Amino acid sequence: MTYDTKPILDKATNASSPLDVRYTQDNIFMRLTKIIDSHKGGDPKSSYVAQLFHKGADEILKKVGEEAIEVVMAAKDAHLPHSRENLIKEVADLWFHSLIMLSYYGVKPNNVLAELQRREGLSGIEEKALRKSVRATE
Ligand SMILES: N=c1c2ncn([C@@H]3O[C@H](COP(=O)(O)OP(=O)(O)OP(=O)(O)O)[C@@H](O)[C@H]3O)c2ncn1[C@@H]1O[C@H](COP(=O)(O)O)[C@@H](O)[C@H]1O
Repeated sequence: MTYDTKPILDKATNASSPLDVRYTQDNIFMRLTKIIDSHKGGDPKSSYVAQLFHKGADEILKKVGEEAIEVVMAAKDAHLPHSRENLIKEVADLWFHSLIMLSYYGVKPNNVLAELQRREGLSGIEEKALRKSVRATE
């Protein structure tokens, strides 16, 4: 992964980070998304991406589901010798197919990265408690 994940505000200095991932247009997710977008209407015989878009949403979603299961299976074996490489490859497959799904629905990967960045520093326990208190006041 080549993009930077520094927080929007550096907590120690309170200064904005110039490497904010939302403004980094050349990360691998964005580059791959550009390729995916340019292949979606292409020839299914010569492009895997075009093939999936040609088959439609159900096939794209099916692939994401299959890849997620393959990640779980690879993770279960990741403690075995030489199996970490397989886990890395399966996660790459899942991320790649997730990018295809996001492209299908018109969502940019940077929107997802920005959401993760927005959550940075907010404990999951704290966030859940906040959700409950908002629900109680509704
Ligand atoms: N990163 C990938 C990538 N990762 C995985 N795959 C393909 O995803 C497919 C499905 O993976 P599986 O593990 O499920 O393999 P499989 O069992 O053979 O698949 P199925 O027969 O079940 O469909 C395989 O054909 C892989 O080659 C990818 N195909 C393309 N890319 C990137 O997408 C770009 C555009 O690809 P094309 O549109 O094919 O030119 C390429 O330049 C690459 O950068």
